[in-house]
Order: sequence, then C-alpha cells, then structure tokens
Amino acid sequence: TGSSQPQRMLKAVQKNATKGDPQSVISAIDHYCRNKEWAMNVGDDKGLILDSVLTEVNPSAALELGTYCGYSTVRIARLLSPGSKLITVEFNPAFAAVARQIIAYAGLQDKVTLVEGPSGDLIPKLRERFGVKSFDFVFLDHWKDRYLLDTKLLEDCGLLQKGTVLLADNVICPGTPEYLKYVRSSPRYESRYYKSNLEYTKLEDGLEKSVFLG
Ligand SMILES: O=C(c1ccccc1)c1ccc(O)c(O)c1[N+](=O)[O-]
Ligand SMILES: [Mg+2]
Repeated sequence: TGSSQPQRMLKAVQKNATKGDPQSVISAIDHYCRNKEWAMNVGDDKGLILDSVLTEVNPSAALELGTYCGYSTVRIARLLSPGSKLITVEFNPAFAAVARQIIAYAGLQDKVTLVEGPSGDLIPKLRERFGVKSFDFVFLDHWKDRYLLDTKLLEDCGLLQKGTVLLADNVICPGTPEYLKYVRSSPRYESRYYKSNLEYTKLEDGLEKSVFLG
C-alpha cells in the first residue's frame, strides 16, 4: 500500500526543513499543503493569530486538543519560555506517530508531551499523570463536536484558572456552533472572534479567544 498524507507531510519536512529549526518545519509544511496537498493544519494565516495570542499569554502550562501532524504543536512549543510545557492530545495513533517525528525534527520534544487517546478519557487523568495543577492556555483543534464537552470537562476537573485563555480553531469552517454559543453567552467567559481564513484557502474561518473568568 502507498504512503498516507501524514507520511508524505513528514517526508516533505525531512526533505525541505532544517533539523532543530522550528520555523523551517512550519514553512515546509505550509509550502507542501498550499502547493501539493491541502491538510487540516491551522496554517500560516491563522497561525499568525495563534502566535500573537501565545506571545501575549506566555503560558507555563499549555494544552492542545488535536495534534494531527504536530504543525500547531511546533508553532506553540517554539514560543514557550524555558521550563514551560505543552501537553498535546491525539486520538489517532497514525497521526500521533507522525507528529512525534515532526516535533522531534523541530527539536521541541523536551517541551512537548504527546498523549494518545480520546480527550474525554484523558482530560480527567492529566492532573494525576502529569502533575498539572491547571492550564493557562488551551488550543482546541480536535473534533468540532467535542469542543463544548471538553471545555465543560476542563471546568469540572478544575483545570482552568481565572485568566486561562481558550483559543478555538475552525469556529466558522467547519464550525462549532454550540461551543460558540456557550462561550459567547456564559458569564464565566470573555470571548472575541479573530476573523481569518480556512487554512490554505480563501474561505472564511476564524479563531475564538475566550478568557475564563473563574
Ligand atoms: O473537520 C475537519 C475536516 C472535515 C472534512 C474534511 C477535512 C477536514 C477539519 C477542517 C479544518 C480544520 O482546521 C480542522 O481542524 C478539522 N478537523 O478535522 O479537526
Ligand atoms: Mg483546525
């Protein structure tokens, strides 16, 4: 059987990026996905918004739901201060296997813990397994019908603190209507929309930034 798209993405990184240089890994993936095969990375346009929110928050404990091939994992980890950590959760083992290699190629494996399994099962175990008290940044980019469930789960597990920033991808395309309604109407969140475009396309998409008020 032939290679998978994630495997071809990994090949493009190994061919075109420089080992230990996260920016070259990001650029290699963007170039491949824009010119060869579209893939569901957050991409370069929304990636700049992700970068700016990250720089503002400067998290010491970050969580990513939905690793895929590790593109946003690399974007986040490259901006973390020394000693800060990112936990990223991926359900699909084939995606996780490629992501581990891409994260390692970027030289960021010491800042990232990739956990394989369903987010709904793993979130309640993060404290006991990784000694996380709470997160100051969460990037939601997994199955769109899990955003609201997992946000409520994070609340119930006490993994959000006053000021925690939730940043959600794809709130327009493919869309996360229930999640948007929740964070925009709940008195426990201060929410705002960053308009952009679906990765590598001209279609509208955007990121929703929601600050947990405690
Ligand atoms: O759901 C899709 C999707 C749906 C149909 C076909 C391809 C992808 C998608 C599209 C853009 C994204 O940024 C993204 O994170 C996802 N996702 O699966 O999590
Ligand atoms: Mg996405």
